[in-house]
Amino acid sequence: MQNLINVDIGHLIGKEEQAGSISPNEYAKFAEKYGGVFEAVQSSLRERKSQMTLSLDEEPKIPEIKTLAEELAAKYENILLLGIGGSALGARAVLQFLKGPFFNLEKHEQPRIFVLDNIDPVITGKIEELIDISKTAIIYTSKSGSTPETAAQFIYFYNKYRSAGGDPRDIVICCDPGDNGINRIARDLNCHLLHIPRNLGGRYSVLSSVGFLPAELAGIDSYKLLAGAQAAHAYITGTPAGQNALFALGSCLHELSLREKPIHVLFNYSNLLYEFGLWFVQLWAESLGKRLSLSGEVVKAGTTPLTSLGATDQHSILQLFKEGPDDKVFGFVRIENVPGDITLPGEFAGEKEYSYFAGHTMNEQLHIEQLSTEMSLAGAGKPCYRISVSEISEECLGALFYFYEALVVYTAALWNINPYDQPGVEEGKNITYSLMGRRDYSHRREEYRQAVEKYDSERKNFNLP
Ligand SMILES: O=P(O)(O)OC[C@H]1O[C@](O)(CO)[C@@H](O)[C@@H]1O
Repeated sequence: MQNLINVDIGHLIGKEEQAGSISPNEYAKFAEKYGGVFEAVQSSLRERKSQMTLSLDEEPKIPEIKTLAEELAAKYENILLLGIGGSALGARAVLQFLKGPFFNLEKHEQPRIFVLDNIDPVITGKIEELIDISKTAIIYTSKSGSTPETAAQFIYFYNKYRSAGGDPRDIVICCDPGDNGINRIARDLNCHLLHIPRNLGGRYSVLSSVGFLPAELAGIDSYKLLAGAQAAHAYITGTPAGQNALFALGSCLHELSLREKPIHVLFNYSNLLYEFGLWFVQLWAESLGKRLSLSGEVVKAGTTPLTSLGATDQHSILQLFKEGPDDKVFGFVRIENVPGDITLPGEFAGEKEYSYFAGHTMNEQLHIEQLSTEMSLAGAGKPCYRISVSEISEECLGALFYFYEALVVYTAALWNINPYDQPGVEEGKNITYSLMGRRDYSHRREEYRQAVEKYDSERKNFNLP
């Protein structure tokens, strides 16, 4: 694990007793305070009782996924991945970290991959203009099979694909096993059906066929992604609390959340980590934002995740981070070694604003800027931690995914909440189903229609010219 990622929590701890920060003395007592909960989490991970560990059993499915990816890549120019939330964000993070943002513009053997995770008609139309649907394989990923945005995308593109003479047997459906609409459609179409383990929640599913198939289609090795997660698992479950990065970071973050630090910022210092930041936001928010504890008390748990991109956001939101409310914890993520680092040439030697760059590399500058920002925030009393990813590799990313999933699971245990459900998003879905006319929600349509009427009547509108 040390070789894949390094976790530094030194600057989450204040130098002395101070409201809003953790003193060294308090930190020394964490083993006594949180050790029991941590060890319980360690055993549930070790014994594979925690649902996130279901990913570790996904290895036997990889050969089938590799074969499918090869077949589709040989036959199709494009892949259209339809999914939302956990059914898209992990794949986006994998593709961005390992292939970069310009993958579709580069020349390579693999098909171009378009991830459509919204029902924006303008973007949908643009994608349609860009691809020839008859040369496009559709992957429909939805754990539940009932998410309305993805279902709408699927019926739209299925209709286009079929009209263009596409072979339904080449469609891939990736979902929960079960006797429901999506499984029936998959069977009727006789298309490729990949099942996600029933108890592996969507936002924990990147290390399953949900992430593996898009990865393989882009030439990324799923075995290596999983190997990184397995290494993180071995480290997390096999290292005693006192030396365990997960224990140190999770305990500090929890303690700080109780001390008026309700916001957790993940400041990623690489464009390659941009999508990882979005994946983190969903994982953290849906897993930890809970009204009720496991024993039914109202706890309103959770801290608000934000993601930022360094160095870019040093020139936008950093001013607020530094001088605005003292309500945040900052996690910096950076990549230690990048291939093809760029050395800056010497130009304009007479000009002080330009001459100092000569001989420095871009990654060196990025690291110096990351350090400067971290030090500037820590110096102003803001708690900071740093994750250093050793390189751009499948193993490192797999370890990073698994580490953050385990961090969430440990944090949930400290709050005594369920990290695997998301009751807060259900009401909005129910209203959508009713208003859109889904037949099993028709009994509530009138109730919701009246509620909408009342809600709209309370608006105070101002028209601008
Ligand atoms: O994979 P599904 O079932 O389509 O769900 C997509 C997303 O919707 C949610 O259920 C709720 O927003 C997420 O938890 C999930 O990742």
